[in-house]
Amino acid sequence: MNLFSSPEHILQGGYFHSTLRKLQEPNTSIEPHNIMYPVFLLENDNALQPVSSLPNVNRYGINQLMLALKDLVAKGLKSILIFGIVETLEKDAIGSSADTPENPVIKALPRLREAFPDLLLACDVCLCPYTSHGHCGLLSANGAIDHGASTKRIAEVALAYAKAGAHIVAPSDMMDNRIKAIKEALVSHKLENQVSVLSYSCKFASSMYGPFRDTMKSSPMASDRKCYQLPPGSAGLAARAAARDVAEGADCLMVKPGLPYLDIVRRTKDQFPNHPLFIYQVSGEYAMIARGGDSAEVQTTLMEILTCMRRAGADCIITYFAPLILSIISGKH
Ligand SMILES: NCc1[nH]cc(CCC(=O)O)c1CC(=O)O
Ligand SMILES: [Zn+2]
Ligand SMILES: [Zn+2]
Repeated sequence: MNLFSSPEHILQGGYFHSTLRKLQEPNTSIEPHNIMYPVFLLENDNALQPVSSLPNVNRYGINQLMLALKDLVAKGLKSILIFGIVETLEKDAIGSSADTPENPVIKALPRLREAFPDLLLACDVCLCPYTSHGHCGLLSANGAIDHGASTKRIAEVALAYAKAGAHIVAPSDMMDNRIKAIKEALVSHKLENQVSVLSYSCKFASSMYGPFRDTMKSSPMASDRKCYQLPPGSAGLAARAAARDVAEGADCLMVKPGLPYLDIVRRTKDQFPNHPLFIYQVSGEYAMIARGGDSAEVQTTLMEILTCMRRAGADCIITYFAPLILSIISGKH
């Protein structure tokens, strides 16, 4: 008996044809609704600044962003994640400029809602772009993070974005119990059925955020974020953080960064199969892949990575590659 010709051991017969192969890859397709595009919004309406550490990524004033989005929405873009950057508004200890009427995100939301009625608008909610000390929360007198005060402040900022027209508020600060505080703020203003909460539930203290912090000018002035972002080796804390955020009412969960954390994606999806799961392909990951330009090899590598993220359990991928992905997949549908 020759093992190599034994019928029950023939595997390749099931996928010799490309259509057969598709059937072997369930729930891994990359369609426009599986992609969310992060955008950097400046105060100056007409500004357009390339980000040197992130090829093909720009920081936009709202007028320039509207032009860029017009093109992308025509190509199928379904959702964006907005990050505000202040240059003339002052940074202070409590991040006051996060929710003043002059904040670029607050000013832009009504215009975006009107110009792109079908585009899903998510806002990153954090204090680090707006605090003088650069931390994601508020500091107490001894310099430690004050979670209670931070959570209260984060909920105020989330509510301001919700009132201005955000469909999704996405707190990335990692302060304890912020999801509950945000949900309560939405309920008390009767916005709970018009605004969804996407928690950066499993966010790790990664060294792959460097280009983003340069872009946002949001690095901490002293110390680091290891006391509130998760230790990269800890699957246990990630599971507890996701469970806590689900209990507090999070509508969607997130794992961040992406590629090195696919085990966390799979565990989180298995733990909460009924919550949409986002994965953030962060700036450092983008920079590593994008170095090859947009050659055919970069494109196939990128699509492979996205497929693997979907296989691991991600429903939506937040990625600076969104424009390239849309042009790759629009040729295929
Ligand atoms: N508020 C924190 C925040 N919001 C988005 C990113 C990273 C995104 C990226 O690297 O692309 C970070 C990480 C950090 O600075 O600690
Ligand atoms: Zn932050
Ligand atoms: Zn953030």
